[in-house]
Parts: sequence; structure tokens; C-alpha cells
Amino acid sequence: MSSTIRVAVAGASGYAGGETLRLLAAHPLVEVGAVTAHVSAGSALGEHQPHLRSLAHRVIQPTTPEALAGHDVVVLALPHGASGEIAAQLPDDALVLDLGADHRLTDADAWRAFYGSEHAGSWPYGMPELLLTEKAGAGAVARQRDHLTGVKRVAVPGCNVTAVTLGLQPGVAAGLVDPSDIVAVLANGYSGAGRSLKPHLLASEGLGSARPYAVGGTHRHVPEIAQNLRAAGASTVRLSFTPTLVPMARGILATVTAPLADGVAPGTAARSVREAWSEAYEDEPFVHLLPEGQWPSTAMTAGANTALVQVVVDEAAGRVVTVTAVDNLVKGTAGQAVQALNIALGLPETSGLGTEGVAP
Ligand SMILES: NC(=O)C1=CN([C@@H]2O[C@H](COP(=O)(O)OP(=O)(O)OC[C@H]3O[C@@H](n4cnc5c(N)ncnc54)[C@H](OP(=O)(O)O)[C@@H]3O)[C@@H](O)[C@H]2O)C=CC1
Ligand SMILES: CC(=O)N[C@@H](CCC(=O)OP(=O)(O)O)C(=O)O
Repeated sequence: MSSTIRVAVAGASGYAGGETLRLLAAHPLVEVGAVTAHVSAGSALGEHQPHLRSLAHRVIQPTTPEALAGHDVVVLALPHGASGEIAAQLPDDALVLDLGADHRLTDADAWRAFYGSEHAGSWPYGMPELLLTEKAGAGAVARQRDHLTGVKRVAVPGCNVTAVTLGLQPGVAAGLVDPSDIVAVLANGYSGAGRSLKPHLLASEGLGSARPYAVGGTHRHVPEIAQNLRAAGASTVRLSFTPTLVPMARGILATVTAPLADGVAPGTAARSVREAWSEAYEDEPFVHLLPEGQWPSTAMTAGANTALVQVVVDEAAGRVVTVTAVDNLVKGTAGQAVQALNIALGLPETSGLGTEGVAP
């Protein structure tokens, strides 16, 4: 590998590709190589991403194995299906990060049930903070980052998945919550849906209005969240998951509740719950448990690679309540991808990534 790491970005005209380029442009150890897309091939990147000033003159190429060859790293920010197809044609010695869903699930049946197509296979999962209770020795909890150094393929997690998993997993790993009755309700910004035209995403439909989507257990992120919580130690996961589009460009606010586990008394659980969440994240650079009484908001994470988490015990309901905020395009996608890139290549995990939001 040359001393400067060359990174190609496929899907450069889209939201996730654009955010990846914004982060890479400021990364001290990498340079941006080819930028590719689909119908926008042949046009200048600045026509699609005018905020990326240093890259505005770049010409977008078609997404082909030839255009993506000769790079140390290839980031695929493509619709699912498209990324699996091109990934299969990329060289084994390049690090490939797939921001889409194609390689996240280990269960091919779950893939077929939720995506309705053939499974492309599973890659190492790019959520460094994921707790791996089942693989830990006595008294230790492993984390997914331990399995990312040196890998050549990374499946970057879904944005909703990131918020829900990071919010609840400490309680699952510590055996404090019952994962067989999880309820998750999310407020989601519009950029999560990508930038292609869809009637329900028109400003006239969305401004001043909030509305749910993928209601009733149909969202594709349900099996991915269950996979993560099983890794964190859950034997049975039952999840009611309801996302809601709200009129903001970026951000996810995930409110996740679960009953206290059998034998955990509501009146005395507050301290052990606080300790479990605090221990899980005290050394994490990008996942922060907020001080007691302070609640996350999406604005606090805008533009930052942070997940901000709060947790309390609702004694009357006998449930743990967690609220997590992420920027769907940063910790929910592009930032998490750069974090995984750093780990995979043995760079400092925080290179090129910030924790400061842009509120208000
Ligand atoms: N938006 C988000 O918050 C998140 C997105 N993701 C994932 O990232 C991926 C990209 O999403 P997003 O950026 O939102 O989507 P966009 O619709 O904004 O962008 C899609 C990009 O893919 C390109 N593209 C579309 N079809 C093809 C194809 N057949 N071959 C090659 N390129 C193609 C488009 O090029 P062109 O414009 O030229 O047609 C465009 O650059 C998806 O898999 C998504 O699920 C993951 C987490 C969060
Ligand atoms: C608002 C909105 O529609 N958000 C999308 C975000 C999904 C996403 O981008 O994640 P994948 O990579 O798994 O597709 C959704 O909830 O489906």
C-alpha cells in the first residue's frame, strides 16, 4: 500500500456517498480517488454535491470494476442489490466497505424474508462498539472492533440499527432487560430515504407533518437489530419497531424500551442500569452516555460521528427507557464507515472524525 491511502467512492452523487466524501476530504491520512455513480456519470461532482468545494471539479465516472480498480479502499454507497453485484467483481486485496445492506445479515433466510432477493453473503460487521457477550471470557465483554483489524470487507450497519443497538445493548449484555418484549419508536430525518424522487418525500407532503412508515414489523432493519442483540447476549429477541418520518433533513432519535429482566426489582434497578450503560461506553470515543437528567437531541449529533445515549428506569412500568440520537449520515453511515476503515487499516480509530455537533 502506498503511504497515502487512495479511496474510491461509488454512489458519489447520493447522500451517503456525499457524506463519505465530506469526511474523506478532511481525513489527514487518505486521498479521494475515483468518484462514480449511475445516471449522473459524466457530470461534475459539484452539480450534485455543491457543498463539497474541494471536490466540485471531479468528474463522476460510471460504476464499473475498472473505475474502482487501483485503489486501497472502495466505499460502496449504492442501493442494496447494486452493491452486492459490483462487490463481487472487486479485487480481494482492496478494502471494500459496503454502506448498503447486502452483506450485513448472517442469516440467508432472514435476508430473503425481508429483502425478497438472493443473499449476497455476510461480511465482518462494521459496528466497533457492538458488545459480543457470547464470545467473551469470564468477566470480559468483547467488542466487534476486535474483529475488524486487517479485514478486507466490511458491512456497514444500518442507521436505525445503529441507534437502537447502541441504546439497548448494555442492558442486554448485563442481563438487566428482557429482550423478548422490546418496543422501539424512532423519529427519522428525510435524508435517510436517499435523494431519489419519491412522491411522499415532497416538501409539500412532509413539511409540518410527521408520519410513520414500515409499520407492523416489516422494516428491513428488524432482523439486523435482532442479530446484534443476540450477539450482545440475548437468547430470544422480540422487537416492535416503528420509524416515523419527521420534518428534518438529518438525524434519528430512537426511543427504545424493554422490561426489566426477571428478578431485577424496579425500585433498586436504577443504580445497576446506570452502571451497565456507563461501563459499556466509558472508553468509547463516539458513544457517550449523557449525564443524568440530560436528554439527547438530533441537533446535538448533526455532522458528528457520535451516538448520544440516555437511560432511565420507569419504575411504575417496570421498564428501562433509553433514548439515542445519531446523525443518520455520520454515525449512522459514513462516519461509522470511516471509523471501520481506520480500524481495518490500523490507523487511529478517530482519524478524520469529529464529535462536535452543529446545533442549533
Ligand atoms: N441515507 C442514509 O441515511 C443511509 C443510507 N444507507 C445506505 O447507503 C446506500 C446509499 O443510500 P443513499 O445515499 O441514501 O441513496 P441515494 O439515492 O441518495 O444515492 C444512491 C447513489 O447510488 C447510485 N446508484 C443508483 N443505482 C445505481 C446502480 N444501479 N449502479 C451504480 N450506482 C447506482 C446513484 O447514482 P446516480 O445519482 O448517478 O443515479 C447515487 O449516487 C443505500 O444502500 C442505503 O441504504 C445506509 C444508512 C443510512
Ligand atoms: C427515512 C428513511 O426512509 N430511512 C431509511 C433508512 C434506511 C437506510 O438507509 O438503511 P439501509 O442501508 O439499511 O437501507 C429507512 O428507515 O428505511
